[in-house]
Amino acid sequence: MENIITTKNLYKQYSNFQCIQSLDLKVPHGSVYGFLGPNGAGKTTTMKMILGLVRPSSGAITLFGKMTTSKNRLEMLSQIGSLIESPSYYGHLTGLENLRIISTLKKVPEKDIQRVLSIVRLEKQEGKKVNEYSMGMKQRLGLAGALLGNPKLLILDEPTNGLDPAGMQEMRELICSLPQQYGMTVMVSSHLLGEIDQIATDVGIINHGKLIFQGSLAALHQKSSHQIAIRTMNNITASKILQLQGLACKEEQGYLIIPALSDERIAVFIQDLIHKGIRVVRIEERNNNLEDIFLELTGKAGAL
Ligand SMILES: Nc1ncnc2c1ncn2[C@@H]1O[C@H](COP(=O)(O)OP(=O)(O)OP(=O)(O)O)[C@@H](O)[C@H]1O
Repeated sequence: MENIITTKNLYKQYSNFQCIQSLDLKVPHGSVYGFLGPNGAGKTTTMKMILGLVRPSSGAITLFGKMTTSKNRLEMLSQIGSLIESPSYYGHLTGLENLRIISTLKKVPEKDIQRVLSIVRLEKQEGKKVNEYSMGMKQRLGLAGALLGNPKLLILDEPTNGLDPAGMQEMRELICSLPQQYGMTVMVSSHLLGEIDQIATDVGIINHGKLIFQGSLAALHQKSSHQIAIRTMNNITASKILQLQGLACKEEQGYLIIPALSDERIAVFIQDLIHKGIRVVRIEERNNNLEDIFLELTGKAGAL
């Protein structure tokens, strides 16, 4: 089975608001699939549709190679762990007691509790009341609950929301370890480009309910346009010389930015600058980061 989740022509309409349109997702087996999009793009709604918590207006959802129907949904859900919005827990009970309740609901043997506590590194705090947990510990407890029963697929909605930088890093490391160590596929949503860049193997970018990119993280990076940054002792004259050569060039923080060209053409331009008495002090190659790529894809600044 190549894809763990496939959606075909998925739509969700809320009264007169088209929330999700023509969504064709492909979440590869063993991937960490980063589902990226600005607030309100439709990430939570999509995840809820996959989990059977929201009914699609139309379209099909295939999980583990089987089309979901009302008959097989429960069986499929038993193989999925999820953390949608903030985890729910009983604050006056301990972490262990909370996990006991989930294990009973999921019909998972109690011995699995120690395994998941150790994965999320909460063994030492299992006897503490959840009201006394930090935000990061609560989030890890939520993940532990999702991991009970060793699901094949984990669906996590913005799992680092509200965490401090150390908590975020810990959660990211945990997520990255799951496919390698436990053979899981993880679909994780975020509005943080840098976060997806750090953890995902595959990416789906959604904006206004439509998928605007889907593929490997490497393929996304390949979309990045390279640029050459040149710093000289006289950028004003240098920019005129480059423009006379027909080269589009803009100045940014003391550097002249030109499109990436072949080494040969760059060498010719630099030689020309030097011949005309311009002292060149820096030449650097620059890649657009994911934020630039997102802006290129959506054509919108400040979208995330
Ligand atoms: N039950 C509902 N009824 C009407 N509109 C809804 C409902 N649920 C979500 N929406 C709308 O659908 C759009 C997408 O919401 P959704 O929560 O899926 O986005 P999101 O990408 O998860 O955003 P966020 O990062 O803010 O959680 C929003 O405009 C939201 O207001």
